[in-house]
Parts: sequence; C-alpha cells; structure tokens
Amino acid sequence: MSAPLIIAVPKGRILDEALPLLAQVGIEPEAAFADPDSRALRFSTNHPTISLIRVRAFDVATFVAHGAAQIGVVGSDVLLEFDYSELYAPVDLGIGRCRISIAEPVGLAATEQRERSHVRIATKYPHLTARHFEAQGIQAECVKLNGAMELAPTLGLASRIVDLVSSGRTLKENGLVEVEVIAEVSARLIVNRAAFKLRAAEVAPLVEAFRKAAA
Ligand SMILES: Nc1ncnc2c1ncn2[C@@H]1O[C@H](COP(=O)(O)OP(=O)(O)OP(=O)(O)O)[C@@H](O)[C@H]1O
Ligand SMILES: O=P(O)(O)OC[C@H]1O[C@H](OP(=O)(O)OP(=O)(O)O)[C@H](O)[C@@H]1O
Repeated sequence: MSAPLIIAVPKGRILDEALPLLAQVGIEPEAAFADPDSRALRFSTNHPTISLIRVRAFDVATFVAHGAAQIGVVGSDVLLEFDYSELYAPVDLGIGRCRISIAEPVGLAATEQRERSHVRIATKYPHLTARHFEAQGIQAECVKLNGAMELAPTLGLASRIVDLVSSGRTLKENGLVEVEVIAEVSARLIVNRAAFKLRAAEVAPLVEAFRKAAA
C-alpha cells in the first residue's frame, strides 16, 4: 500500500468552515478531529489512505511546502506572506473571507505625526507589509507580533498596524480605523507541486472534488 495522503487543516476559525467542505468531498474525519479539547494532532478518516493533521494556520503552508503533507487548506494571507514556490493553489474555497488592511488610530491623519517616507508598522505579516509599502516608495519598519496588534499604536510600539479585518469590530473597540485594504483574503486549497505530479492519480480527483464543493 502506498504512503497515506495527508491533508493539513488549520485549527481555529477555518476549521469550522472547512468541515462541511470536507464532508462534501466525501472525507469524514474521526470524531476527535472537530473536538477542540482533543490533544491529538493526526486523525484518520473514512478513507483508509487519507489522514488529516490539525496545525497552526501559518504551519499548514510549511508542512505542505516541504511535502510533509500533500494537500492543505490555508488563508491567502499566509500565501501572500510566504510566497512558497513549492505550493500550487488551484482552488479558492470561498471560506475564511476577510481582508488584510492598514489601520491607524482614529484622527492620526489629521495630526503631524503621520510619517511619510518611513513607517513603523506592527504586524504578523512583515514581508507582505514591506512589499506593499515598498511599491509606494515607502520604507516600512515592521515590528512582528503574533496577535493583539491593535494594542501597538496606543502603546507606542508602532504608528499603524497591518492585520486581518472582517466585521471591523476589533479595530473599533481599540480606537483604530481601517485606512487601506491591501488584499481581499479567502482560504485556498494548496497542493505540494511534487505530489501533484507524482501522486496525480490520488491528488487530481481530490482537487476536482474540492473545486466542485466550493463552486
Ligand atoms: N476575522 C476573520 N475573519 C475571517 N477569516 C479570518 C479572520 N481572522 C483570520 N481569518 C483567517 O483564518 C486564518 C487563521 O486565523 P486564526 O485567527 O484562526 O488563527 P490564529 O489563531 O491567529 O493563528 P495561530 O493558530 O497561528 O495562532 C487566517 O490566516 C485567515 O486566513
Ligand atoms: O474585524 P473583526 O471581525 O473584528 O476580525 C478581526 C480580528 O480577527 C482576527 O483575530 P482572531 O479573532 O483570529 O484572534 P487572534 O488572531 O488575535 O488570535 C484578526 O487578527 C483581528 O484581530
């Protein structure tokens, strides 16, 4: 029997939206997969040759890029940040919709404190941020945070933030306003390029099933 096919799925909010898609493509994970209290990381499915792993959002791309998993579900924000050449992203799954935006304290634009040629930005996405500002001829100095970016401007860590926005509630409750959308975000099906070629008989039908389920 050939090696199992491994699908990496992020824990957190995408997991909840990914479950119905997995069901539509005929993949039924063991019960522990959807149980947030389970400490297991790898799960069997109704297909003897397909396993699921549950990892952090950014790590989905790493597992698939290195071929440790063959397929994954990941936000396009993560793909924009890492730009792995080993990944092929053939399907927009239409889940995990949000946007990645620049935000700043309410009223900053009206003050003299808004920098022009150099900015200090708190973000989980330093590469994407630096690229975006560079394209506008602005040098961005990024302070990497893993969460709670919204605190940074008030506490003097940065003047602006680059973060995900959905309802806008987090920004509002922390005295910030969205000033520019950098990109719209949704979750993508990703495939390791080598696996796409070498295991085409197993991978291609799955990609097509996800494409149909997402349509
Ligand atoms: N507010 C949101 N609305 C819709 N999708 C979102 C939102 N926030 C994040 N996402 C999507 O979900 C993915 C995972 O985000 P989530 O907040 O669940 O992870 P996290 O807890 O920040 O990550 P980690 O597990 O590394 O701590 C993001 O990469 C993005 O694609
Ligand atoms: O516009 P909103 O609807 O308020 O959503 C935006 C928030 O959602 C995400 O955080 P998440 O809730 O995933 O928490 P974390 O990344 O800080 O763990 C993002 O980092 C924002 O903080």
